[in-house]
Amino acid sequence: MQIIGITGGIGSGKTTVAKIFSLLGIPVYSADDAAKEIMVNDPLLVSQIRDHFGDAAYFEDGTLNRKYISNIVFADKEQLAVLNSLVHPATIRDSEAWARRQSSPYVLKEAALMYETESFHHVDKVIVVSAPQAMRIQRVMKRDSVDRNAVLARMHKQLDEAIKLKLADYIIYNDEQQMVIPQVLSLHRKLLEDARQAGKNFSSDGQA
Ligand SMILES: CC(C)(COP(=O)(O)OP(=O)(O)OC[C@H]1O[C@@H](n2cnc3c(N)ncnc32)[C@H](O)[C@@H]1O)[C@@H](O)C(=O)NCCC(=O)NCCS
Ligand SMILES: Nc1ncnc2c1ncn2[C@@H]1O[C@H](COP(=O)(O)OP(=O)(O)OP(=O)(O)O)[C@@H](O)[C@H]1O
Repeated sequence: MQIIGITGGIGSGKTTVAKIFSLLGIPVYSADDAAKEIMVNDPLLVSQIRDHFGDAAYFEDGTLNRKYISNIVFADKEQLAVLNSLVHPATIRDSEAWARRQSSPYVLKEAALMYETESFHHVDKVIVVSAPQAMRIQRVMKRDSVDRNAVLARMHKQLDEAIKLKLADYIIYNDEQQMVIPQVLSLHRKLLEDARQAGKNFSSDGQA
């Protein structure tokens, strides 16, 4: 089975695009959602986060105090590196276990930080969702009811879109000029065909 990564800068629309693949029957793993779940449910990770960021990192009911953590990590790159070094390896392990449980010609792994972390070594190909920066800022301000500076703080912790586009195997333009659904359908057909070919090669020579 092929594991296809899908990434893009904050507000590019990767979750929206991943949902279209999901409607086509493709299993989608969200690294962001999984990270949030593991940060609450994995006892080792919870104690590491408490040890480093203090008990205020969690509310009394055990849920994550995201505002508290995001105020720390998006203002200080060393603190963000610590958080990432705790959360990302656990998320990669979880996604690999998830992929082994799926039976589909290919699956999607959605991650905001595919190229910034080890994630991209664990997928076969990467789709980058692209949108102009000003549009991405407006979308996130509206979606999360936050100000421009809060969006910029996250954006500046991510790789430039231009670099992601150079590294991409496939690009989907979600710039409200080009239609997204036809781009997804055409890529879906190609990925199914690639998976079919990979399956044929596997059965004829016994190697993946
Ligand atoms: C820091 C946290 C608590 C902030 O939560 P908050 O609700 O304010 O933001 P949310 O999670 O919705 O993230 C919004 C967007 O910020 C960006 N972002 C999130 N985490 C990071 C990060 N570690 N580095 C850079 N950008 C990030 C992404 O584009 C993301 O989609 C949360 O993002 C978190 O737990 N991050 C660590 C897990 C992680 O790295 N997730 C990203 C991909 S696996
Ligand atoms: N083509 C589009 N037209 C209008 N709105 C869009 C379009 N694509 C995405 N959006 C909206 O923009 C916002 C950001 O999209 P989405 O959440 O999919 O981005 P994302 O890349 O997953 O962001 P993040 O990195 O913050 O998780 C959402 O509110 C979504 O509904």
